Amino acid sequence: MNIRIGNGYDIHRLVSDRPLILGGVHIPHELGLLGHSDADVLTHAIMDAMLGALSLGDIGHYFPPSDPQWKGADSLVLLKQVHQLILQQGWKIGNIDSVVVAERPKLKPHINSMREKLAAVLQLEPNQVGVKATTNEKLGPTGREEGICAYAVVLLVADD
Ligand SMILES: Nc1ccn([C@@H]2O[C@H](COP(=O)(O)O)[C@@H](O)[C@H]2O)c(=O)n1
Ligand SMILES: C[C@@]1(CO)OP(=O)(O)OP(=O)(O)OC[C@H]1O
Repeated sequence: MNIRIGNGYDIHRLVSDRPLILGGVHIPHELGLLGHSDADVLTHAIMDAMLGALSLGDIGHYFPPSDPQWKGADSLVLLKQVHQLILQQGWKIGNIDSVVVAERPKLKPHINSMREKLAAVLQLEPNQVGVKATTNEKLGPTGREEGICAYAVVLLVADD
């Protein structure tokens, strides 16, 4: 069996008048993430990890922020496309692990919904999709609630 590993990171600014979408789940909060797409940092980090595992570049290469086609894009739709790319190359996902860094809101009540949504798009079992949350102990841009960031690691597997 062949294995490849990739990691991804993304950060978006918190602003008013935007929805907060993480892992495809709309989370009630007075602030949301700013971006050309729906600014779903968690899904973006996971896509970059999937692409990185196969040295296929990053999401900006496939979905340029300058392209009006991706304005307001649902990141789960983009995730499905990145997954197709991985499958076409003969790989499948072994497991994903990720962490969202957010001072607020409390994400714990939403973690399982995120895992289930991501798993459904990626044709995985929820136990193959780890999503964790941490504050940044009020330190730095995430700690000051200027933004939310996410980190992801993806293991890809393929038969010989
Ligand atoms: N936005 C967040 C941040 C954290 N959690 C949960 O709280 C636990 C403690 O967080 P610390 O940053 O103080 O270590 C963490 O392990 C998460 O379970 C959360 O739900 N939402
Ligand atoms: C998916 C894209 C599409 O514009 O989303 P953005 O909201 O621009 O977010 P960013 O993580 O800055 O860059 C990735 C883009 O490709």
